[in-house]
Amino acid sequence: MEEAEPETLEGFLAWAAELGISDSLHNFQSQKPRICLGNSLVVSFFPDAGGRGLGAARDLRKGELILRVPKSALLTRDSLLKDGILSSAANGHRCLSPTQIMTVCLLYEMGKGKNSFWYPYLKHLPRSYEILATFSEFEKQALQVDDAVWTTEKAISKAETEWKQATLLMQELKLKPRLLSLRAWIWASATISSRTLHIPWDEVGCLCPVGDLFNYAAPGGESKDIENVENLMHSSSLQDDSLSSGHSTDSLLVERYDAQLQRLTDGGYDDDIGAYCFYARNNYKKGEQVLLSYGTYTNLELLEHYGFLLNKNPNDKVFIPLEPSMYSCNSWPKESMYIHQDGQPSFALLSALRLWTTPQSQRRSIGHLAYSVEGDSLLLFTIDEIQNAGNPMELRKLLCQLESEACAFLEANSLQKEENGGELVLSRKTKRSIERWKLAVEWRLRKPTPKTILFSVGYGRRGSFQNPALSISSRSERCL
Ligand SMILES: C[S@@+](CC[C@H](N)C(=O)[O-])C[C@H]1O[C@@H](n2cnc3c(N)ncnc32)[C@H](O)[C@@H]1O
Repeated sequence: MEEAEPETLEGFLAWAAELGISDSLHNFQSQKPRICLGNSLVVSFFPDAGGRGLGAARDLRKGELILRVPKSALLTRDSLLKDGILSSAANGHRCLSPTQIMTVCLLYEMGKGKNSFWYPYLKHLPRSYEILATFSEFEKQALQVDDAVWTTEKAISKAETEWKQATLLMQELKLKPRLLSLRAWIWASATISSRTLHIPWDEVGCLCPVGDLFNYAAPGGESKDIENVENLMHSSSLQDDSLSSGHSTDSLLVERYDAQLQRLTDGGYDDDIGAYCFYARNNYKKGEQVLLSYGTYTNLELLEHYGFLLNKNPNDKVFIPLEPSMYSCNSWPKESMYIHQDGQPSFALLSALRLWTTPQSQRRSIGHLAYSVEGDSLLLFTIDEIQNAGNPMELRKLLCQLESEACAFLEANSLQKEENGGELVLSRKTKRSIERWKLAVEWRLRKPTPKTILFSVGYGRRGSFQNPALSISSRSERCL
């Protein structure tokens, strides 16, 4: 039988099968399958939720093991540093962080082209990302909110600083000019930021062929999961005779409970199996997209690290600037004062506001954040139309309709020159910029509005009291 080219999806999946990556339930198969998927999962395209992703090849049950990726198939710092030239060069640059070293390793491996062992995997990585570090000045300003603009500035300057620090090492490794560029650096760090999975032995994580094709769904149904486990415990103790006799009952139940809880997490590296294991977090019907929770993120964090956001993100929150005296006169940490996705203030914010603001100063301190939702919706609608514009005339008409923000966009992309006359055709670069501008407008449109705070403060709404400590997200919890 002819071998599929590594450039094709089939070639990639065949290469993955050779490495022992499998979605089959059976550990031992008489023959290695031709491709690694087809039993539980298939690669499909989901235009509204992440593009390329993994769909259910059959009905899947919650908690079922659906994919195994052996340790030897994981791209880690260790595996890449097996290259002697790379490791001895890296040894001379111990001041670089583990993530910087991994970024250099990835670029070095890319430089090997077809000679890289990982070529079939590298070939199928996205060519570009839309994370905050790739935002232009205009796209950054389109976020409008100080906190978001500042986060973007920080992401951009971090990328630049880290790139400069690593340049000497990359020069020593004689990377080709295109791999030495800041653009290549941002591509490699975005690959690491958006695709690495947590492993216990390296803080940078690992790149996981096939396992990194799962798109994201926010965590949120955990309490239900716990409920399910409790139901399972309850029903087991009633039905399973082996559990109802003698002193071992409790420990057996606890073991079962732990195992079931473990499975309800999406996946993780399993030392006993020596593989990264992925489990279905829900029941899925054949054809449905199978999703993974990478961790708890606000929309701004998703944009920063993954380059996308969710229409409905139960973990979204927004930080608003408060009077400095408000921070100093109460003991709440700054990060506990925010607005939830549903528009409700956190407990800390509500308390601080109740204590330290009068109605007048409330309006002064947060009024400027009340953006026109209607205006932004219209802008978003027009950006969509611009993206779908069939011809230059239509495009010109649409652009002319837009107001000051669009003028700034035209200026930032040097499009205003075309205003009188010449063909108006959007370059690939401009199209990407429009995509990011849209993300920025979507972000500010979907963030919780501060109007609810005024309402809550004014009327002392019940039900706003929530435990802020529980909802502060932590980067260290990140899975993907
Ligand atoms: C680990 S990869 C998932 C596979 C990816 N779609 C691919 O084709 O390689 C993570 C990236 O997928 C995209 N993504 C994942 N979940 C998404 C979602 N719910 N909505 C939009 N994009 C998503 C983002 O670009 C993100 O950086």
